[in-house]
Amino acid sequence: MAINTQDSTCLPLQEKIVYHSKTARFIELVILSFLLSLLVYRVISFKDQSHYIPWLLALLCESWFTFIWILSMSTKWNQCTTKTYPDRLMKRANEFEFPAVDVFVTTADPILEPCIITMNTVLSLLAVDYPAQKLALYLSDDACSPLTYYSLVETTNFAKLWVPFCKKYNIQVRAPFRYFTSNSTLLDDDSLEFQREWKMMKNEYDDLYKKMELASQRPFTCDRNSDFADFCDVHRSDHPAIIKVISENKGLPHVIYISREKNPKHHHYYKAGAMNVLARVSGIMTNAPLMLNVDCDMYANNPQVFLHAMCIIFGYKNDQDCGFIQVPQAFYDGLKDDPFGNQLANYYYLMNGISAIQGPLYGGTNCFHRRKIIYGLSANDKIKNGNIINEDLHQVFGKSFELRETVAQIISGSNIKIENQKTPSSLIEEAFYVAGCSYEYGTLWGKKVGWLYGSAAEDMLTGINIHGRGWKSVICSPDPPGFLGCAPPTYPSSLTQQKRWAIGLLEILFTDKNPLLLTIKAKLWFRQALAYYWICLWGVRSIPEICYAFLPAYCIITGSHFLPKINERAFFIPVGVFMIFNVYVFWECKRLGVSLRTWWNLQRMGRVTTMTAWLFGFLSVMLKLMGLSKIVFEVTQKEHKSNDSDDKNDGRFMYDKSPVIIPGIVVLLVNMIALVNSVLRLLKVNNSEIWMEVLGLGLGEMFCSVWMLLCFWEFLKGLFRNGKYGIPSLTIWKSGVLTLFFVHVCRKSSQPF
Ligand SMILES: O=c1ccn([C@@H]2O[C@H](COP(=O)(O)OP(=O)(O)O[C@H]3O[C@H](CO)[C@@H](O)[C@H](O)[C@H]3O)[C@@H](O)[C@H]2O)c(=O)[nH]1
Ligand SMILES: [Mn+2]
Repeated sequence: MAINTQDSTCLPLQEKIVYHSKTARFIELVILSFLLSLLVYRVISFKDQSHYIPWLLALLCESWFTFIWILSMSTKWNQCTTKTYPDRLMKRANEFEFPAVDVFVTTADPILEPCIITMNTVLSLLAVDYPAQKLALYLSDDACSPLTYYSLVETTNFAKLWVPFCKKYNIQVRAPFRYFTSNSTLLDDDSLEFQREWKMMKNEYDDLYKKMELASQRPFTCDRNSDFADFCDVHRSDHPAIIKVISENKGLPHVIYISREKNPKHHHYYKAGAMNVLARVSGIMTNAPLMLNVDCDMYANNPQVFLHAMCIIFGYKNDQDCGFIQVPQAFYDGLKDDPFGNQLANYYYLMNGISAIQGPLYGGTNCFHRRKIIYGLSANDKIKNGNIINEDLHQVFGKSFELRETVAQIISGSNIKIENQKTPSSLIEEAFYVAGCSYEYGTLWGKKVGWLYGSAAEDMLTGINIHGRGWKSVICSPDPPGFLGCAPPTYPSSLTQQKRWAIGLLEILFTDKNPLLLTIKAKLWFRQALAYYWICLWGVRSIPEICYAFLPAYCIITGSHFLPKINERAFFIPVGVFMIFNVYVFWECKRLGVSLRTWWNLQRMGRVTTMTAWLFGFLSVMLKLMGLSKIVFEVTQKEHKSNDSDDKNDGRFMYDKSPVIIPGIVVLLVNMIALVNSVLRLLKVNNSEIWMEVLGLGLGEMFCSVWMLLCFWEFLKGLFRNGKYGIPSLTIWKSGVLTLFFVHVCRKSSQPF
């Protein structure tokens, strides 16, 4: 895919900018030296302790924190961004030289993922600035919902008006629900023609919206003579494949609906399974060399995002340098100050850091993949058409002859021209075949090719495998952001998401795609492996964190210590780590332009999430490894806010019956009991000198308990609230029992034997 863009006289299409902040590096090193001195201090003062247990535990936890800190430092050491220049591309390249792109949208549940959101994503993608004949949009519906199919048909009809309108007036936001917001009005200096068309589009969109609303409210009635006959008597987890070409060659990209075959006897591998069906069906129908995949809520926010990606595709001489192009995840209408800490702002520097190593991690959405890489090619594979033996492909890609033909074209790089291809609808028979649930048996789908199975974070697993095969990846962050999605709108949905991530990431360490293995045996870069460890260890981090959260309470109750006393010189070490670390994180937030409140929420939710969702993630993986339970992919809820709803309770914590928050409540209660304990003890002392002494000795521990109290403040409020904003009483009871048990154990262990 090289057009004449490498000419040295030309300005580049893309620039990779690697930089670093001296201040950040300096502070990180200071924190590291504090952490190391803390460890040294622990070791040398070990023998002076009267209570070994807390000291040893603290040493272990802090060693772990230091290890994680080193991983994070290594990851952030250099920062990288990519600047792209679509204007230069447009001047130099002819539209017909652009590669074709197959666009995949996945949806799995019309309730958790309201159709109107998915359809806006579809509309934004159909309307991007890219030659329509080079695009095909595939919507995978794992719910097999007639509502989704109906919505897609209606949406495609609406797109015939919407897309020309967007292109004619160069509309910037092409997802109508974001374009027609309550504060978008016409301006006086808009031309009359525009005003007329704008009003017409708004009416048409309102109609579309109402149609979907109505359809979602009435039950589906089966009419065997209609277009919906395929949806009669189907169950979402047991039905034949349904594939419908909704539009082809109509000046729009092709629009194709797919609901892959499901059968309770066959594992369907959730999203990864859906992606593999998409890869195969699109391979048969359009076989574009590039594929973009987005979650159903990630609409294209920047109409030029494809052109930005093409700047990178054309801008690199070697495909090896851009195996895939990841556009960062960003969110629209996020709750103010990110109360649940799920808008990912805090990963900015990590992500840009990884981008400066082997390239950004594949995040599951907003990613342009090369089909040949998804088909398993390594960075240095050179394959000519003649070398490909159809029999070998059989073992890898399965029985479909047509599919193997298209695969051969892709891996030999001979399919750039798609002009003389057949229409998608003429290939539908074969598409049904490859969308069947037994197609993958005896093939390497999910093992070596396609999206890999074995982790609830199929994205990370697939991405690390690509890096392991020697490809680099590139970050593409256009302004305005390329895609915007919906961050989990409520606390329970955020917990679900965090738990699944912790599970999926940890699962990777128990596969043959473990970062260390891939560095030794394959071509994963060492520092990239460290970055993967930083993220894959999320679940494991819950264990030291929760131990550390119990330590202050344990010490106060048992009258022991895990921190240096205030009159010791070493006292300044933990104080130093604590202060500098928090100032550092705050400074990072400042540089990103987020509020003080957001900083607090992120830091607090960091503790809360680790000790709740990630802990459960960790336990789930342990149970799975012991063969005691299975992992399911729980879809996170997406919310469509209508323009006039302005819920004042947004951002308040809601609770459901899930036990995930129990460890958090226990941490809270235990630390509260400890604080009450120490206050009572102080009250009993009436000599002020001894008072100061007692206070001084346990000050560090008391401060830690107060800090935990502040971090879990929302739970404290939840204990006293009713309804959906209150923690269910059963959860409270269970936590109470565990708390008493803990306090009892503390008391026992402090009594002399
Ligand atoms: O059986 C399934 C389950 C999910 N999905 C789709 O997968 C996407 C992601 O699901 P979502 O619940 O939104 O997960 P998030 O936690 O928001 O997603 C992040 O994390 C996932 C891995 O855990 C990645 O797959 C996603 O791309 C990434 O955005 C959605 O489009 C779903 O419709 C399916 O198609 N089939
Ligand atoms: Mn999502």
